[in-house]
Formats: sequence, structure tokens, C-alpha cells
Amino acid sequence: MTTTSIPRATSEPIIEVTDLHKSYGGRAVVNGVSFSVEEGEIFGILGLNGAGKTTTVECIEGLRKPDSGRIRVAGLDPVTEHKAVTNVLGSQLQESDLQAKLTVREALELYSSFYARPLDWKPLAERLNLTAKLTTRFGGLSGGQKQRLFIALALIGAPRVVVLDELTTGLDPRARRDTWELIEDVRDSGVTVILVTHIMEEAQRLCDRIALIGQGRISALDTPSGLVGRTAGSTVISFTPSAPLDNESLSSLPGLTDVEYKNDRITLSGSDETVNAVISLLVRSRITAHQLRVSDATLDDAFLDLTKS
Ligand SMILES: Nc1ncnc2c1ncn2[C@@H]1O[C@H](COP(=O)(O)OP(=O)(O)OP(=O)(O)O)[C@@H](O)[C@H]1O
Repeated sequence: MTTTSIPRATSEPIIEVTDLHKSYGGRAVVNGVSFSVEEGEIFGILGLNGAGKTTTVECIEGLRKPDSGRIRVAGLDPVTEHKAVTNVLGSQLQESDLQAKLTVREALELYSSFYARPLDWKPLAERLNLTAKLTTRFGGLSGGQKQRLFIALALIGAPRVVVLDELTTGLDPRARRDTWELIEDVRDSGVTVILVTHIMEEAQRLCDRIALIGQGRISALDTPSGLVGRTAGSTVISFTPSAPLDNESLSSLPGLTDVEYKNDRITLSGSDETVNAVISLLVRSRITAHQLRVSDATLDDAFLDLTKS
């Protein structure tokens, strides 16, 4: 098999997407998306269902042809230099891409044969807990086992970039955590990861930066903590007061963005300043706060806040 040799160690971003547009039947689903990804990053793409995430990554993979815009993967055009891009970029397959009769071992051997310098699939299968399933046919695997096989096949060609679309959907909590560790190891070995996910805990733990896509455009691009910091109420304080609190004093607390009352419990969203002020208010009013809890907003809160229509 002939392969195109790819120049390594470039100071250019490994992925560059500039003003990407894609429509289906005249409806724009990607509408001017631009971003770049540095080598060795885990770059997350988040957004509501139908926001245009998969269309964007499929354009990067060269599986869809953009209507306009420019994409480069390690300096290559994914459409006109597709073969060369497949030597640099590994992606998670869709279920329909594998024959039901193929065993796990056959799939791993077959996909290894596609690459000039594949990884040794045995440790990879071990790492993904697939060793006991090597003789099982694809059609006989559970959803989570199929998902783990797809991850192995995405990594088998020792790619410089791996695109993982809904990486851990369908995995049990143990398999999910193991997969996260594997992805961190993959990143530590220098591979760039593009991660499309709806699991905020996954994005918060793994991603160096996140692009939030809304209606075909990037609505925010930041680190996970940067996105959380943009959330209106980045600190949440909840308590049950020992006596009723004056509504007016509560609603005039500095930095307050939201107040919720549920039964006797009060939940305030705001900033550190709000926390200090409510504590002073409680002391002044000689009211005790039972079950006082203070927590930072999460990426989940940020996502809900930033995608609110
Ligand atoms: N081949 C296609 N033909 C027509 N419309 C399509 C096609 N592929 C996707 N779409 C539409 O384009 C829009 C964006 O789809 P896309 O799959 O990119 O969204 P997504 O952000 O990945 O969504 P999800 O989170 O649900 O996977 C959706 O409204 C979808 O129905």
C-alpha cells in the first residue's frame, strides 16, 4: 500500500476551518463557522441537537463537501486530498459501516491492514476491554461494546488527529471513565482530539477548549472554565432559613442573577459577592441557614445559559 508522507512538526494549527458554509436543500445548517485547533489539543464541539456539529466535523473529515469556506487538516484539503487526510485523521465509524458477521479480531486486523504503520491492536483491544470479545461477531456485541470497538478502530491507524463524535454515548459509567483515561493518554501522546459530545462532564474533564455551536454559527469559544465564568450566576447558594426572609432584602443582594423558592428552601444564583452579602444579611437578621450549600456553576449550567433562546 502506498502512503503519502505528511510533514510533522509544523507551527501552523493542525486544523483550520475558515468561514465554512453548508446547506441542505437550501437550508443553511453551517453558516460561517471558523476556528483553528492546535496540535495536541482536545477541542470540544458542543451544541443543541441539529446545531450543525456533525456536519462541521464531517466536512473536516472530507465526508461532506462544503458549499464554501476553507478547511485544512495538517495543511491538506479534506476533499481534494482525501486519501492523504485519511492517513492523518482517524474517525469513529457509524454502526452501518461494519458488517454484522465480522468478528472483533477480524475488524481490528482488517483496519490495521489499511495503514502503513498501524498501532499494535492487541494492547488497544485490552485497554478498551475487548480482549474477551475477539471472536464475537459485530452483530452480537452490545451497544457499549460496539462503541468501544469504534474507538479502537479510530485509533488503530496511529492518527495525528482523531475525531470522536458522541464518544461515550451508550457506555456504562465504568467504561466511560476508562475511555476518558484512554483519551487523556492519547492526547498525552501528542494526538489532537476533536470531540463532539452532549455529556458536559466529559467536555469539562477532557477539553482544553470548546466551541459552542448554535444555529450553524459559533456562539462561544473558550476554555471550559472560561465558558463557566460567562454564566450569569456562576455561584449558587441554597439554604433553608430558620425564619422567613424579607423578599426585598434578598432581591437587592449584589451580583444576584436569580432567586428560586421551593417549599422552605431558597436558592440564589450570583457571584462570590452575593454569597458574602447573604451571609451578612442572615447574621443581621439573626436567622440561621439550615443545610447551607455553596457550589460553583458547572459546564452544564453554562451550556443551558448560553444556549437559552
Ligand atoms: N444529509 C442531510 N440532508 C438533509 N438535512 C440534513 C442532512 N444531514 C443533516 N441534516 C440536517 O442538518 C441539521 C444539522 O445536522 P447535524 O447532524 O450537523 O447536527 P448536530 O449538531 O450534529 O445534531 P445532533 O446533536 O442531533 O447530532 C439538522 O437539522 C439535520 O436534520
